[in-house]
Amino acid sequence: MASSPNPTINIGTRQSALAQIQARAVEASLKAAHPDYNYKICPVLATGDKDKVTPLQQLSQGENAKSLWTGELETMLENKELNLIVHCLKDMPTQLPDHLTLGAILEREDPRDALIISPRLPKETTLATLPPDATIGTSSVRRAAQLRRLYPSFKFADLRGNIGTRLGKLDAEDSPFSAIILAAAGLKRIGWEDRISQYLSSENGGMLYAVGQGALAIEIRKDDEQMRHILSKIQCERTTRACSAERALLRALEGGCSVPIGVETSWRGGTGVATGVQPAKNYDKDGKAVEEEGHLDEQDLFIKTIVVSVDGKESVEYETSRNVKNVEEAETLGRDVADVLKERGAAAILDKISKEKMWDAKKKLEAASSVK
Ligand SMILES: NCc1[nH]cc(CCC(=O)O)c1CC(=O)O
Repeated sequence: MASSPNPTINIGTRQSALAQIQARAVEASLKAAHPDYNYKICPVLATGDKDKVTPLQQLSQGENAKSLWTGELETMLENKELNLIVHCLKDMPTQLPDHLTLGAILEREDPRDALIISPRLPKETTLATLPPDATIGTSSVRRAAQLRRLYPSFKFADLRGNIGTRLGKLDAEDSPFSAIILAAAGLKRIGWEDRISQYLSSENGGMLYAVGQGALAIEIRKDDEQMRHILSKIQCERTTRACSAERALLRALEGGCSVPIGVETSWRGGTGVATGVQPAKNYDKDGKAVEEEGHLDEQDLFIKTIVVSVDGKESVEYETSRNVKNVEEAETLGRDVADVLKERGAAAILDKISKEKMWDAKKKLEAASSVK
């Protein structure tokens, strides 16, 4: 690639509107950092996007569990048809295929979950003011479990599809949903931030977000030193360390995306909370948020965590902070947090979930063989 005058970097992405917006944002940062290359965005249809009927939890069981959203793209990356893939970090398994790796994690958008209210209810409605028997649309075990814990009377119904589809189902006249939960990051990137009625966080009840939520990640071939070097200019050190801690925690708890674990990470030094991971907590005279400067190595990484049983009846919480100077230290923090959580009861909660999953899989097998 280096020898040709205008080499082209092929950027792989899923086909959804949001995925393509994200790919274009990465292309723009790369263009700014490396104007001498040509860039081409290559949208690819993923298995998970083709099948919109099977409940996610079932789709994500078994052998192909981890390649549902990324399988086709990863094959193309391995075949060198692509130079990199843009992903939502949240969608990436903690174990990647042998020859592939994360080449960069980019600056995090707002990582919080957001409450979107049905147009039949007042826009100012919050979790606390929803009718007690409200039906919430979400296919996320993590979101449902945390909400069941906080609001045991809510009902939950599966809601799949890309952001536009989900909002369409919420807004439909015969919609069963009073509200849905979406990641604020996706809504902001696609320009529908105005639909957000409430941001959910540890500050209003204790809804924590998914590991890696709000951050974009770039997957490359492990041996592609040149791409690693190119990406080093657009990565975000703060986000990389925070998300490395989160992912090490998830890996240690041995979870896929279906484990009800929530996290909240932030950097704190001298005077306040730094951005890049969480919205700034410092404001100037005009009420504008100010980023705290200061050297990253002198700040502490704060991490709040919760593991919840699927029915929301049992939960374990833990928070701590530590000075984290690099990715290795971040991963150690994540693993240490996992140990504490396990000791305090998360192991029992997770055991029960995996036993139930095995039971479900067994029943499905039996049902399938009795049909034949
Ligand atoms: N599971 C789908 C998914 N993967 C990443 C995001 C949001 C954007 C992000 O986290 O960067 C979403 C949608 C959602 O959870 O509302």
